Amino acid sequence: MIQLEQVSYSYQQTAVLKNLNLHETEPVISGLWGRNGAGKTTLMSLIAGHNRPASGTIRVMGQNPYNNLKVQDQLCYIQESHPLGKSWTVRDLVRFGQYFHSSWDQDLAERLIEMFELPTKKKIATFSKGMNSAAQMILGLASKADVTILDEPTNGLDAEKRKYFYRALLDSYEDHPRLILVSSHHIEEIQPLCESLIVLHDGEILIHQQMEEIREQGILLTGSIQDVNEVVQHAKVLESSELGSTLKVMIDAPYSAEWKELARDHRLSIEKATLQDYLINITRKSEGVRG
Ligand SMILES: Nc1ncnc2c1ncn2[C@@H]1O[C@H](COP(=O)(O)OP(=O)(O)OP(=O)(O)O)[C@@H](O)[C@H]1O
Repeated sequence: MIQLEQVSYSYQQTAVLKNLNLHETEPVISGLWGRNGAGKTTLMSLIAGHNRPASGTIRVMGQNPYNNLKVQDQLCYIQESHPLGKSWTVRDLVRFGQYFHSSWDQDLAERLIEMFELPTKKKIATFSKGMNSAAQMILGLASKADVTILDEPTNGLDAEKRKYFYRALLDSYEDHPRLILVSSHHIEEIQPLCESLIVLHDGEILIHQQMEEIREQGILLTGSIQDVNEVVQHAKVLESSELGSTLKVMIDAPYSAEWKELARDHRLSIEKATLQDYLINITRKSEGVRG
């Protein structure tokens, strides 16, 4: 569905993506996570054909997406601030979607308009941030494009509307499985939706793994300084903090039966680190990058 080989991209002289390889051959909802400035939007815009890589090749549904209208029917890219016409209403947006996407799902578009309580006659330019995101999401989901790219789709949505969006995304995917690449800083919220996770760091793909595997990574161990140090001597410590005679560490290891047993044998308390804390730690600039 998408295939990137040795893709590099720079703004002026600054390299943002470096020899990046990425293959998705089956329908999947894939999360894209990275710190601010990691290159997520740049990567998405390259896949969507809005920019051309400095080197390397990109294929979307077997074709080069750059300036390629033939690919656009099978591709829907919703940017963080999608450039919609200034005088557009939701009805204009729906007409645009119908015109550009042959698999457009009008019933779904109508259901989403109702679900997000969007006024259909008001100009989208006058919408609040959350309403604007909801309008864009209608385009993203109802297009049913084989390759759907959503950049921070929940920006500005309140907690209840974000839940609606996650439900709508899953329903739409189950109804029509396709590649949905969704970037978000709300990793804890999107992780139940995503089958795989891509982590961008320093212009490279640090992780591209099944979500069920990656969400098991990262353990917090707490106990006496001596006991903790003894247990983690061969492990990769991502973070540590001391309070009096107590030491708490995060290690880069799976939350497994073996670690639970080891912790119990050494009188340590053990808990699973949140995925967000784990990702923050492995993407620290100076340390902690996985080999
Ligand atoms: N038009 C541009 N001109 C120059 N540099 C740019 C431009 N767009 C992005 N960059 C730089 O490229 C890098 C990657 O930016 P990008 O927007 O792709 O990151 P991101 O992961 O989407 O970030 P965020 O999470 O903050 O949205 C950043 O260092 C950014 O400053």
